[in-house]
Amino acid sequence: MRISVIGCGYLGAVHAAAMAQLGHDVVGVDVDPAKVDALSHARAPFFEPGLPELLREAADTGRLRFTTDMGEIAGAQVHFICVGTPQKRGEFGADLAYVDAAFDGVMAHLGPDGVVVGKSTVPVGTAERLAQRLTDAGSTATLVWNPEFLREGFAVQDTLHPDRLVYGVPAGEAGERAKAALDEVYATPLSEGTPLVVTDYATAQLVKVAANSFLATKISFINAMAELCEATGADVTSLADAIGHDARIGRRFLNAGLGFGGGCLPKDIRAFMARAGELGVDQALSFLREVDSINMRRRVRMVDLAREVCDGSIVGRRVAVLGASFKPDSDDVRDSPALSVAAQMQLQGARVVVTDPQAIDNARAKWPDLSFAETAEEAATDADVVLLATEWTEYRELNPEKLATVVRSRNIVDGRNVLDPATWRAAGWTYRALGRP
Ligand SMILES: NC(=O)C1=CN([C@@H]2O[C@H](COP(=O)(O)OP(=O)(O)OC[C@H]3O[C@@H](n4cnc5c(N)ncnc54)[C@H](O)[C@@H]3O)[C@@H](O)[C@H]2O)C=CC1
Ligand SMILES: O=C(O)[C@H]1O[C@H](OP(=O)(O)OP(=O)(O)OC[C@H]2O[C@@H](n3ccc(=O)[nH]c3=O)[C@H](O)[C@@H]2O)[C@H](O)[C@@H](O)[C@@H]1O
Repeated sequence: MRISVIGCGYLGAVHAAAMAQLGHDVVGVDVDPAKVDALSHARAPFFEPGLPELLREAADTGRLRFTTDMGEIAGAQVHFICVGTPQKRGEFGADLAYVDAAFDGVMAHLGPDGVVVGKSTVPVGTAERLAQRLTDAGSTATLVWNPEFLREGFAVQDTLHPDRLVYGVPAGEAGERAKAALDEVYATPLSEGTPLVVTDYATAQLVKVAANSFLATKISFINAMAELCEATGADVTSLADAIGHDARIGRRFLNAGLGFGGGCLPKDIRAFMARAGELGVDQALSFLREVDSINMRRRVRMVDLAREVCDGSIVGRRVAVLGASFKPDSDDVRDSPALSVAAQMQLQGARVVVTDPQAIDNARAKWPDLSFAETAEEAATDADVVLLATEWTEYRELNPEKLATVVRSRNIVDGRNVLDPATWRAAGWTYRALGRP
């Protein structure tokens, strides 16, 4: 099937390559010429495990190409909209300017049997508005809402083998046609038994933000427990293990620490609250305000812990921050808790050096005033305190004896609860963590 993918960022680039891998003929369109140039040469424009291999395989089949020219989508039957929906500056709501621009571009080249597939995460009501635009223009093409649930770091696997597929379709014959087209697109995962939920537009859009709200709530729940653990001397990691054994609760997404960041969970819960307000049901989501506050408090707590181990002041102190990306196995620094902590400490007078295996370039572009080092040892040289902010495997496996030879003072704050306190203390370190004694 001929497919176009509009917007080739963390979602779209992986989606385009995966669709080619599934046997489709794909053109990816992006307004960023540098991204298109990289992708056209089968180079991933960002770090995502497995994507370079997927791009190369797809390039070899000749079924995948990228362009900045929207005109090249003409002739494709299915058009995926994968552009960004960032938080509006100074507001909670989502900025839909990119979705609208992409939709305009698709409409200009849409055939009568075309299917437009929304993948971006949008406020409920957006699909209905876009479908109305098709009707108003006299188009016989159909809109489907097909939210995406991939995780960065696992994006290739999640796209090729999703946990579930959700189609939000209009009622009647148009909806049946659109469903049939998507069934053809996803024939391989469907044949492997991927669960499929076919529903209306509103439900499909809500499924996406509900899922992210639930995940954010789970993280903030355990981080609220971490606050209780800090007040009582209890250990949040044991607590999470113990409650996680209950299958109704489950252990996944109960890792306490610096909390959630990235280009999705924070902005999605805020946009959801904003939309609930517009719909007159803001009380229904008032708990998400608390989820957000608990999350942001962890960043402040991390700075306070660093101050405590530095005898009450970080002014002029050398601080090593291990990690810049919002999570391991990604170079994405959007709303990164690690960089938020680094920037706060720098603003409060500390001399901060940040390191990361993949995200230094992105971090430097966003926070040019911070200093950066290539390795953990380099960042930790002469440090008064080392902060583990993103749990990359190489930081989990750091050797406390070796690191002790480069620091000025053996102080470590484990922002992700991934180090063994006994090992670090045995090597002479003062070990502090978020929610663990
Ligand atoms: N990153 C992720 O893990 C996931 C993201 N999502 C959602 O997918 C959407 C995209 O997110 P990301 O890929 O992370 O964003 P991104 O910022 O990495 O990518 C968006 C891309 O769209 C391009 N673009 C903007 N306007 C365009 C236009 N008019 N025509 C063509 N290209 C255009 C940008 O240049 C950029 O490359 C968001 O709504 C996000 O919430 C959903 C699931 C997972
Ligand atoms: O809508 C999206 O874009 C995506 O958002 C999240 O995926 P992602 O942002 O890639 O990363 P997660 O693995 O969910 O982690 C998000 C943040 O939560 C933090 N986290 C995660 C798990 C945990 O137990 N504790 C915790 O603090 C991570 O460090 C990270 O900062 C969802 O997991 C995806 O299903 C969804 O598609």
